[in-house]
Amino acid sequence: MAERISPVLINHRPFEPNGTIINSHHSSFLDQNPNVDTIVAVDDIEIPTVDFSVLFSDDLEKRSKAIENIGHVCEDFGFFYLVNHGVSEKVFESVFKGISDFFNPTEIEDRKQYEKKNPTDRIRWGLRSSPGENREYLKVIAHPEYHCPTKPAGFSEAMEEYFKRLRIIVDGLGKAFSKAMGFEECYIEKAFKLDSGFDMSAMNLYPPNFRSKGSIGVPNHTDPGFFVSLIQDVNSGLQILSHKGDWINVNMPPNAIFINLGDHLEILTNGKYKSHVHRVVVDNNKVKRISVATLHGPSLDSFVSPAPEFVDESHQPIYRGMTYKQSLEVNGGDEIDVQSSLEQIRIE
Ligand SMILES: O=C(O)CCC(=O)C(=O)O
Ligand SMILES: [Fe+2]
Repeated sequence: MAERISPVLINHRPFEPNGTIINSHHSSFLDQNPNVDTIVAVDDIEIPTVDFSVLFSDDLEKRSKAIENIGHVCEDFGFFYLVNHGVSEKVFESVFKGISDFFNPTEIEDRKQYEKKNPTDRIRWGLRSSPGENREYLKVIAHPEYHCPTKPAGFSEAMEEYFKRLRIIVDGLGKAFSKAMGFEECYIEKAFKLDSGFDMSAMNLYPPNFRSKGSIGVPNHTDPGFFVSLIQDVNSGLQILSHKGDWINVNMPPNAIFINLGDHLEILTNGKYKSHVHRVVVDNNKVKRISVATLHGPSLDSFVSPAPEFVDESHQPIYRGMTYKQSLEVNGGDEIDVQSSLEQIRIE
């Protein structure tokens, strides 16, 4: 196979923010869990890195190489680390501080006001401590209208700033992916009505404030939408299943954003750009980790089906069409507690 060398693909060794190489074969799990195959992941498969700024470089040759490469990355991997994305270190710091303050262990009673009340909730809090899931989370709708708890001080402002920056990335990746597919740059923007794209953000704390029950933070799943952007304060526990069936540890470079393509890009492209299964394992309560997973969706009223450009005699549609809102509800989920319905939408 020809080797692709490009300005947007930078290989790197996995490392923690302090720069040390880590081995996350979860030896403590190995000691304590006889069923090791279910949680062990590898570090030696490189996750590609994409430089956002090169996608919009004034140097046309560099730009078109970068576009071509992001197309390969989407097809061959379906996930990547995004760097030079324009979100400053200061924004990252305020986000993690705000979330850490929100999850103050002594104020759990206060957060219960955000427990599920009805399907149209725009803010929802939950605490899961069971063999199948161990995390505390706060979910908010971030776009087209922004919602967030007003306390603690500074939290809502920090998140609003971060989500504003993410919209620039949604717009930019929409354009870059469209061009990589060989279409006009507003192809995805139009297909998903991205101006009113529906963004739901899950802020997660692992393990929850009392001890976790077992090693599953979040069980295997894919996420609905165009793509998910994810940031974390420490490398520990997020794993993604590759095309080839390997579980890979997501060990991000500092201040990178992990991008994972969503179910609705898979539906639109009739399976060409795939959404990938991922999960979180918790290492026996040893590491406290905060993550922010933002699901960038089409607008709720967008009707998403395999586009004619991806369907022909030998590529019959493999998914049924429906609105984004309908697809979020297929599995009994609602607009804020979104669940993948890819398996139900798939045509047998
Ligand atoms: O916390 C993480 O790393 C991932 C969370 C996740 O996959 C989700 O909220 O959909
Ligand atoms: Fe997820």
